[in-house]
Amino acid sequence: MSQNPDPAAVPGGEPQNVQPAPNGSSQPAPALAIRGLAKRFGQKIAVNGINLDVPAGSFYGLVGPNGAGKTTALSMATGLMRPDYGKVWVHGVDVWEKPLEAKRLMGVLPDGVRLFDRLTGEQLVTYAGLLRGMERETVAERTADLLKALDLAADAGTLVVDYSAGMTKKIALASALIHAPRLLVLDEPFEAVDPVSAANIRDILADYVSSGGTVIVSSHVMDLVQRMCDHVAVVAAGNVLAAGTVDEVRGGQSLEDTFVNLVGGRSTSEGLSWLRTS
Ligand SMILES: Nc1ncnc2c1ncn2[C@@H]1O[C@H](COP(=O)(O)OP(=O)(O)OP(=O)(O)O)[C@@H](O)[C@H]1O
Repeated sequence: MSQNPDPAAVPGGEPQNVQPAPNGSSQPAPALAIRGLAKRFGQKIAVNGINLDVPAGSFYGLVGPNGAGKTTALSMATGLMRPDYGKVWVHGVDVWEKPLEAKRLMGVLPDGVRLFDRLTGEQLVTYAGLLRGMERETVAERTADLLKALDLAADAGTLVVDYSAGMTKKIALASALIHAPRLLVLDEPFEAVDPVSAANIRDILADYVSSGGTVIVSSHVMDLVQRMCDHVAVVAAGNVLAAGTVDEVRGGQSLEDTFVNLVGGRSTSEGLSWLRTS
């Protein structure tokens, strides 16, 4: 899966539309810069040579239909899956050439990755902090703060395997935050999370961005992205269809309408007449 395929064998070949790498100009490096990132699984092109700049200090939404390539792109951008082609920099650090340095700058909430779920919630977050080389005392303080902020203090001693889906999401988020990274990459952070916890998480993320951090969230909830994010990229079939500030991308319409216009694919339920009960 991680091998470079023969370019000639890749439908579409090596990405042609690769933008220049972010240079060492007076502009601050983007929090995340992606150039020509591509991945295929067999004949399926999951990510088709995408370019993207996520400005430092932005709250960036990544939206797209099911199977658009969001998780694959974010996995490659965060060093979890090796790209077939392309480069990624986090605050100017090449993720695949200097993975340790790049990963120090990032907190990642991956989608569907298994946690060490035979640990309690408190042990898991503590483990994440110690793995980052943090002082035990700082880890203990921050773990307590995070468990409280995410409404998990009462379940600190419960094994993660016994957590609900939403609780598991929150404990994984706490593990991503413990080392106070400069860039947070969150794949579907609100999935299965109750509305009060979601509001708490939104507040934590808004505070984090206003203090200079950068957040990238993938989400299917357009309304949430429109309210919460200042930038957005719309991805479909492995391509970036639009990217920029939320106002630029939606151009006076709701983000949902823009999304449907860009992505298309609305289908009628006519073929399901057998489902009607009367
Ligand atoms: N490990 C894999 N092996 C084979 N195909 C894969 C693999 N991972 C992803 N794909 C395929 O790549 C495409 C992109 O998948 P991906 O999970 O990145 O989409 P997504 O935008 O995150 O979707 P969703 O919104 O449903 O989570 C899909 O067609 C998917 O079937």
